Amino acid sequence: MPASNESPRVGVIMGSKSDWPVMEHAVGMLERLGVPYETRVVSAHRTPDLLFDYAKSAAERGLSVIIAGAGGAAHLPGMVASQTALPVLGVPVESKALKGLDSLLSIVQMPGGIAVGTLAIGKAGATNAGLMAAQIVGLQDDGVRAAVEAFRAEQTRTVLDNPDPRPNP
Ligand SMILES: Nc1c(C(=O)O)ncn1[C@@H]1O[C@H](COP(=O)(O)O)[C@@H](O)[C@H]1O
Repeated sequence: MPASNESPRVGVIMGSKSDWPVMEHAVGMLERLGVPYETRVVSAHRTPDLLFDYAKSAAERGLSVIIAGAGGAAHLPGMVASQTALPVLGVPVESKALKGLDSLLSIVQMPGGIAVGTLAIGKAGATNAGLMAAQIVGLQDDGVRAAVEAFRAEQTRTVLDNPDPRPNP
């Protein structure tokens, strides 16, 4: 469920329900930073008409950013980017056969002229996609920008307060 009743600013889509354990980390970050979002399974391969409708209507529905996660032949982020001028952040989901290298290369190697911002494979990439989407929304939303700054400051404090790397010093 979205973080609030406000209309969604970020669309979090993924090629399959099976991507959720990774993509929930993007959603977790958006919730933490108070960014309204929506989630949906959309597949370039399995639901091409839905993909076109979703991407073409995204801006007029009020979205500012789309996060698209997919694994294997991960065409979803690039195809979404081809149908909207909104920024698209691609998250390579780890695949069983090739451990996400296939997903990464499918997403990152876009032809010049259609941009996808590609994040790291898996959980860290999904987390950072949520963070980067919040940073983009924060360009026009002071509350979200303040939440991003507070998150970053807390992260720095946590590291500085725990300088000893040993598990049980
Ligand atoms: N890469 C894509 C696309 C797409 O790019 O449109 N649609 C589904 N998939 C991916 O197929 C993988 C296996 O999906 P299933 O687990 O449903 O078989 C998922 O990681 C999904 O993102």
